[in-house]
Amino acid sequence: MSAPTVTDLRAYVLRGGGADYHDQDGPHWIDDHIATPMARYPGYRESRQSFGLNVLGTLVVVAEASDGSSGFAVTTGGEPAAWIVEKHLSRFVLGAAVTDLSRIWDQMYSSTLFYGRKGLVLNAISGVDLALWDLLGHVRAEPVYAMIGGAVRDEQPCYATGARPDLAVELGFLGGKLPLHHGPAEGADGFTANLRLLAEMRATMGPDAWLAYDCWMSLDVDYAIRLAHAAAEHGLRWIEEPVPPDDYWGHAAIRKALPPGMLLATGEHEATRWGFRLLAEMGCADILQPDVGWCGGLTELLRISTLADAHGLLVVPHGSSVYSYHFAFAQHNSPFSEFLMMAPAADRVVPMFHPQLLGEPVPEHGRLRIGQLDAPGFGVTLNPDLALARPYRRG
Ligand SMILES: C[C@H](O)[C@H](O)[C@@H](O)[C@@H](O)C(=O)O
Ligand SMILES: [Mg+2]
Repeated sequence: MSAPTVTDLRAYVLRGGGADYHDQDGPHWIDDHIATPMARYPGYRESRQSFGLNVLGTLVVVAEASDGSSGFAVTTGGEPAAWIVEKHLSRFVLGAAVTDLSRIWDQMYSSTLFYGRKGLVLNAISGVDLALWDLLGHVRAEPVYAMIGGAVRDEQPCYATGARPDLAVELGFLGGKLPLHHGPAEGADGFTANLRLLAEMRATMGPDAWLAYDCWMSLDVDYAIRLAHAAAEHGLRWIEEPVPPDDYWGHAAIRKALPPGMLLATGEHEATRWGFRLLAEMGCADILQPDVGWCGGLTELLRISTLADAHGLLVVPHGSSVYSYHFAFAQHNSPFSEFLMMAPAADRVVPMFHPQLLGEPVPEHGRLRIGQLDAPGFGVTLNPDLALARPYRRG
């Protein structure tokens, strides 16, 4: 029986929140003096938007099939990613069978090697790949998790990323991951302030809840090791992305020097099985955190996960809401998920990609249930009230 073919592929852009979760208006914990590699320049220390963290916006990819089905996906990438999808990638998708995910992925990746491999090009490839998985789910009337092998558990516990791990625990989450606020350029005072916040949180959360520090590529090896050792008394479960993603050697050195029981998590800015192979083989991490909207999509995330499993590593995808949840429920080595607290004060649960997706499930009492994913594809629809723009057309 021949599968329907892809008849249309369109790329749109959008501003404000959603998949580009850094693009938030007004005061928001996610943009509040967070340690970054740019913080060595005082003028770019207060806000990540000041150095352009929200410059890209959201990419929306819509795919249609000859049987009338349609699918879509959102990720970060904005206009430059939309250009790549329309002008370059669409040729490998149009006319292909909706089942041809591996060949399409290989053609998208291989044809962009001369300017791609990581970053924006992989965001664009991820967007197309996720839209095609959604399309296939609609053609087959099956949720994505079922198409990739089915759920290995009925409930998925979540931890919360945000400024208030203490409130996250009250809401039922495993615990919380704090953004680090001060990097090496802020000296001893910053170091002390980082530890003070951890101590305050631990005091209100009790001894057992998870507490992690997300360093967002901001540290150097020496600072990271000193921070980890000083944080051990506050029960820091893991230290995340302590140095820039290209510094595989730094990650490995930090991991080797961590206090007993503390883990190193990283990978949200890494892409493809080859990038994750380096992290795995060089001993850079205990927890790999690919973002399915950035690492190459679900097709590539499944390969990354198999590789990680063979190295005894957990794969806990970064953010990305439903695109991550369908994957995590189907993987033994993804036993918990991240939930980004997108309320400005991180004090309540709101859908991670609001306002872009309708029907987006959220954890209840800190847990997702498999029944929340029981709808075709990724189980969400694109909010029809969005101001979508299509800046480029293929051809
Ligand atoms: C500051 C935040 O922790 C990051 O921006 C966060 O969104 C990301 O790094 C994460 O791990 O969720
Ligand atoms: Mg992170």
